[in-house]
Amino acid sequence: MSRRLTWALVVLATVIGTVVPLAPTLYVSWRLALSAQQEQLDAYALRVLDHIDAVYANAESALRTIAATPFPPCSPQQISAMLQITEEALSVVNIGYGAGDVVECNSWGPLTYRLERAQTQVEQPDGIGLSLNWRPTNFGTDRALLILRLHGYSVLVDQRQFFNAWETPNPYTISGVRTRGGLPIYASYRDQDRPAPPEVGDASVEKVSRNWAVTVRQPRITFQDHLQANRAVLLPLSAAIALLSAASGLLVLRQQRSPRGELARALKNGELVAHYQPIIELATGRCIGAEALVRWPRADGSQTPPDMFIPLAEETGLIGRVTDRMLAAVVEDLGDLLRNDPHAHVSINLSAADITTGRILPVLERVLDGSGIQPRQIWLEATERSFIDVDGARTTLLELRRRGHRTAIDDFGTGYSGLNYVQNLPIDLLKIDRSFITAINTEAPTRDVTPYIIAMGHELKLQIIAEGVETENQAEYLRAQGVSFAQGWLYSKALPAAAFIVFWAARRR
Ligand SMILES: Nc1nc2c(ncn2[C@@H]2O[C@H](COP(=O)(O)O[C@H]3[C@@H](O)[C@H](n4cnc5c(=O)[nH]c(N)nc54)O[C@@H]3COP(=O)(O)O)[C@@H](O)[C@H]2O)c(=O)[nH]1
Repeated sequence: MSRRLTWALVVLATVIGTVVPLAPTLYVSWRLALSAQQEQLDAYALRVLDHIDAVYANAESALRTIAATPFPPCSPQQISAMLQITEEALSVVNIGYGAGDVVECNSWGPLTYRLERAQTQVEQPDGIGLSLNWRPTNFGTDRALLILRLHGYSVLVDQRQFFNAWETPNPYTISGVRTRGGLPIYASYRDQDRPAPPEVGDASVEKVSRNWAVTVRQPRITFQDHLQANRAVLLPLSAAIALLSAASGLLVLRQQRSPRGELARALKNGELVAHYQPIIELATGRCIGAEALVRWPRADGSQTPPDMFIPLAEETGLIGRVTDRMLAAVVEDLGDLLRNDPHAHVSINLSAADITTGRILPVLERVLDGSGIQPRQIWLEATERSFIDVDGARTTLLELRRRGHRTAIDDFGTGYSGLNYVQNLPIDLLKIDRSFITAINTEAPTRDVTPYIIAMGHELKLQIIAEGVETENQAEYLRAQGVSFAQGWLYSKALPAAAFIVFWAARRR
């Protein structure tokens, strides 16, 4: 992978790794902020309504008090009581009296000019009549007054009190105060005091009490506002997540580029292929089958030798997947050949884990089931290391034999197996390691071991395969010693499937 591509992947992983966890978190926290805003607005509307009710209750109490006094209307005692109540009741700006259409006196004394009484707009069930937004023509003010009326008495309330913002700075707006019947009141007649109705996108709440309804509003928190408000937390958080994503991206890349990562990827992508080394019957020279040997061709045309990656696969637990891949390759590559010739076979190398755990048994069953290939056509080779756990190995070997597979000890002579050891295992074939074949007819110190190993195989009634046969001389020797089969460069190197099929056709005649 090129450096540029590597870095592009790291950047992509960083962006995705940052955005994916951050975006939903931000969205959820924004939704939470919106519901918190709605709750605060709700609480604020209730406080405003409480305040309005208190202002009104104060005026109502003043009205009922003056209406209940025993003095004759507009008498000096009555006017004095009106003044006293006006001064004591916080909401009340004046109290008047008029039995007919005009006001006869108020808290300041008898009226010397003609003042018409305001029309009652709301008759309440409790007997109190209301006039809203009254603007006295001769008061020289733009204020709007609320008048509460009972038995000729009128209590005047400055409507601004309904809108008093007693908490400053106040982030909310009172966008309407109405009677329960829906008639609006104004803070004053100044334009800027006109209540602003809620706009599209505003958060707003309406609360209703016995006499009044109030609406409060506030521009709804936008996603952008939310980001802006939380940037002190968000920036370091995003940086931390981005760093973490970048680090994990690099880690993943490094793991993928590790030898184990590369092998795992090759297995996943089906890059490992099988080549087939012919196995020859020494007596006739006919090809009786092949050993499947794994090959890992690389993109640059080179091959990674099995000696390099098989030990790695064994150490890292990938060897089972290599075995499975080989088995699948045999069925794909040589399925027709095996179905057409029931005497042909292919040998597969098993790992120690395949044998001792018995893992290979269900795999073989699954792969061969319905394939038309007989179990006796699949030979299984395992090195002496696989038989260290004798009991586990014996159980697996017995089951393989029961199904009809043939089993071989591979690289025989290089391990520690003695005669006793081998004779106690249900094995069919013994495969002599190449080093003992190379020693034939040479001065090598191991040259004397070769006839001993062959004799041992005969003694155990095992068929013998010689591997690494490179010369006619070696073949002649092995034939004379009664060795059944041979494989080696004398006959052929391991071949791709198509080439092996050609070799097979020529060597079966
Ligand atoms: N568990 C698995 N092990 C496997 C698998 N495929 C291979 N292997 C093991 O890897 C080791 C190296 O294998 P390879 O490089 O394929 O070498 C094999 C032959 O090519 C080589 N050979 C065969 N004839 C000759 C010869 O005449 N001269 C010569 N110099 N080399 C020759 O020997 C190897 C065969 O080994 P063996 O299995 O012992 O018969 C090797 O240990 C393989 O076992 C796999 O799929 N699974």
